[in-house]
Amino acid sequence: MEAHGGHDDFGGSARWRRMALETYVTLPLFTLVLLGAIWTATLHFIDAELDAAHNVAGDSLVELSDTYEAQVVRNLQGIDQTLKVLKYAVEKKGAAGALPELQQNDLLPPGLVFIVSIADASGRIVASNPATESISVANEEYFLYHQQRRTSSTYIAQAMRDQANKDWHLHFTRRVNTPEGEFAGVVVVEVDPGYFTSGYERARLGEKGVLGLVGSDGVARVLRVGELVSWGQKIAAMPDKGTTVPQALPGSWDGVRRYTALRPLPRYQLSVLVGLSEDEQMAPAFGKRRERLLEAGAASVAVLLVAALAWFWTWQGARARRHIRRAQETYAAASEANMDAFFVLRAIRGADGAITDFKIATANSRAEQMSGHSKQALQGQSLCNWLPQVRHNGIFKRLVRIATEGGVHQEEWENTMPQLNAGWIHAQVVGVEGGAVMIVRDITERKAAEHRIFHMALHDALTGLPNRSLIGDRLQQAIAEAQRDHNAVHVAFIDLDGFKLVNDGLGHTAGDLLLKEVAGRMAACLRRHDTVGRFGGDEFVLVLPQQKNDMAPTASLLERVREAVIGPVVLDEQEVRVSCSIGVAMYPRDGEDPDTLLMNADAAMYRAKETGKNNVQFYTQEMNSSLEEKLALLDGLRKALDDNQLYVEYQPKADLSSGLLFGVEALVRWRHPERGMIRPDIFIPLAEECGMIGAIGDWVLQQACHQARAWQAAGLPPITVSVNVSPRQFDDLRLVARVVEALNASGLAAGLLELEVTESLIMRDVGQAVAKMRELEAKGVALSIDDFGTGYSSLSSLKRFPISRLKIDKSFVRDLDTSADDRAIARAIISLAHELDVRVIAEGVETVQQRDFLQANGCDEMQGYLLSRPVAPQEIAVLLARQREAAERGQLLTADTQAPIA
Ligand SMILES: Nc1nc2c(ncn2[C@@H]2O[C@@H]3COP(=O)(O)O[C@H]4[C@@H](O)[C@H](n5cnc6c(=O)[nH]c(N)nc65)O[C@@H]4COP(=O)(O)O[C@H]3[C@H]2O)c(=O)[nH]1
Repeated sequence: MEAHGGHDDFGGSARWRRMALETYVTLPLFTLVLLGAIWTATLHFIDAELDAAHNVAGDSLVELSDTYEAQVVRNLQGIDQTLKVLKYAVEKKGAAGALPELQQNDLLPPGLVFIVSIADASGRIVASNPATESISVANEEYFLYHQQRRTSSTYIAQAMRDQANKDWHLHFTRRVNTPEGEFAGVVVVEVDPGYFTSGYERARLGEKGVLGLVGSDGVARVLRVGELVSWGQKIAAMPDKGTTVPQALPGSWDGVRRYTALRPLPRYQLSVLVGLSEDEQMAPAFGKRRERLLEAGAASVAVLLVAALAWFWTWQGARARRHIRRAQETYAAASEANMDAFFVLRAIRGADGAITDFKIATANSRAEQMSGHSKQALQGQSLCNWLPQVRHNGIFKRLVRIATEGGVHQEEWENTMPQLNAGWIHAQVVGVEGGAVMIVRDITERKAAEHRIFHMALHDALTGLPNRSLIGDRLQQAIAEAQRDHNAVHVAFIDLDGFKLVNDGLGHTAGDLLLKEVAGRMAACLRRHDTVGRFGGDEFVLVLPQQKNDMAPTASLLERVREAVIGPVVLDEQEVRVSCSIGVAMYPRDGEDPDTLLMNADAAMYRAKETGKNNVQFYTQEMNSSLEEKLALLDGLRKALDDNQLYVEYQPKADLSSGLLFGVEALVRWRHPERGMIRPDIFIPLAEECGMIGAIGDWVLQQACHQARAWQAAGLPPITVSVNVSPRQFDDLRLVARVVEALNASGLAAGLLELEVTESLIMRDVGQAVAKMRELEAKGVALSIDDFGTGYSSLSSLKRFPISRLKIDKSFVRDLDTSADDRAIARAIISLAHELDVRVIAEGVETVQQRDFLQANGCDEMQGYLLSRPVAPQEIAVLLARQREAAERGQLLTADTQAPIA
């Protein structure tokens, strides 16, 4: 178990390892790593490029700031210089003389750009260049600044305009003092704010770059963005004044993010502002970044696509491999558990590529059992070394063909290779790459079962002899051979005589034993090429192929058969004898096909029966005509009742001790309009066969009852009348009712009616027979057993029958004079009857000797030609009348004296 568990763990980890190695698992991981690398590199490059762009922007900013600062400082210095000169001149020459003096000395800046003006202490502009309207600037911010402060520095006011100059200007002002140092006014240089941004280089600053001056109060003195020059804005978030490190200003006045440098110019309370739009500066970098992102994106998509395709492909492959592996595992497990032996064979090829042998690659447990070798021993084993027979019995050839051409081949064979432990083998060979798989099943049991079933289908279960179907085949075969070789086939149809008596009397088990014994005896008489089969019931058929159509050998063979059958058989400690009636038909004389031959042999057998049984008859055409005759008789019998062709004769029965007639037996007669008299033992079995016996029997019963009553009515002494009851009549459920009806209809006393049933009839089913007989007994009707001694009644069953009489069969009476056996039987029956306390009557008594013997041995009654043949009722009346008269005379009319009447 542990080893098993360990194997499982091993199997589990191996599975995981295998999983990990599967491309469809590693491929996504690899793809992720690749994507990570692509994006890390891309972002890194973007970062570096953005950094570089930042730096370039920073450098540009510094450079621009430097340039602009120098330019502004230069401009401011110029303006400051002008202010200083102006201030000096005003303080020296006074406000009115200063400008002309300076103009004269060309010390004034160009009037197109700069407006120079001088305000006196009251704030009135007293001189200006170019000359302007004299206005008061007393309330202007710069004027108030200088008026209130004794500073000599230059003040730069915010951009403004006044009445004199309608355009916006930046005002640069200085205080003018009196010689005593009191406030004497202000000198002003006005300049267009745009003057300070004229150095705006579009190429370097772009459309959104900014250049400007910002006062220490945070208010822009001038700003230029592209073409737009403006001023007065409050710069919300001032950058760190001490640094020129470029940074994008968040939320500058116009919302544009810029790298901004603010350089303070302490002397002028101004800062130089230079700004580079982040968008513009970074545009190439951003563009590059977009490009790089697009490239990385495209590369990622490409990688993903390729990876997805590759993954799908490998996944499909893995799935297929997994399926194959599972199938292999399942196959291995199934083959292991299978009842079939598996051999996976790898082809071994010679130099020319032809298969020279097979090597066993795998085998399962069943293969171990079947071969007696372990799997390890089998594996690697050469097939032809192990089973050299395969080279000669065709198996190797077939294996090579299947291994080469593929496909599946199945076959079954009776195994002759001792290396394989199986009687019969079913092999399925499947061609596979590089060899073949051989699945071997031991079908010995199935074959045996098939054989049994096959045998059962064609043989009789009881005797083991061929059955009807196989007899037909054998006969057909024999006919075909005889036809080919111009030979003959004789078919003998055998029916046992008296078998029914044994079967009915001693029971079916005894009957079966008898059949087996007889079958064995018949078979023992036959030659090797003859066939004996059981045709059904007690019928057997012999198929006897003959060299020529000579009856003699067949006749002597059948004679041996007849004699073998007739030998005594001991059943249930009782010795019984049966004979057989044999009919023979010959091919080609009597028929050319099995059916005709069998039918004709059957007809011949019937003839054997008719001619006293226990003999052999060869078929003649006349036999079939008797069959036709039988059919014609049957037809006539149907009309016989209606056309009054039937009548009843009565045979007297006499008491042996008194010689007095005490009863009669009613015997039916048929006078056929064309054929004349027909014997009852011919037409009664026919009536039995076709079911007419019911109507005929009923009619006889009614006739007999009426007749008996008629004799009585005629004043004759009452006698019993006995009526024969055949098996079919006895089985009729309404038998008792019919008897009662007949009695009632005739008015005959039940005690005067006797029914004769045969021994074999009541022995068929003793229980049922006893019940029926008791019913009849209850109605007062007497019963006697007819033909006693021909059956095999046991004493115990006889005791149960409510009978009043046993009738010794005439076959025992006939030979009483000559046969000691029959005498012994007659004696035995008489003593048996007396033991049972019933009367015994002998029938068929024809001679005085017979009568004397019977009388001497205690037989009670007799019937037979010695007394009288069956006669018309009138003759019985005469007899009875005679007997009555004799009695009246005090004489005894004995059997001797009254016979022969008929
Ligand atoms: N050799 C010889 N024969 C003698 C002598 N005495 C009488 N017989 C014959 O023996 C037969 C006795 O009748 P069974 O054994 O019942 O045998 C009867 C009986 O089995 C049957 N049978 C006749 N009539 C009827 C009937 O009405 N109903 C039924 N079910 N069967 C009947 O037909 C059988 C033959 O009847 P039968 O030909 O009338 O033949 C009668 C009778 O004529 C004799 O001394 N010597």
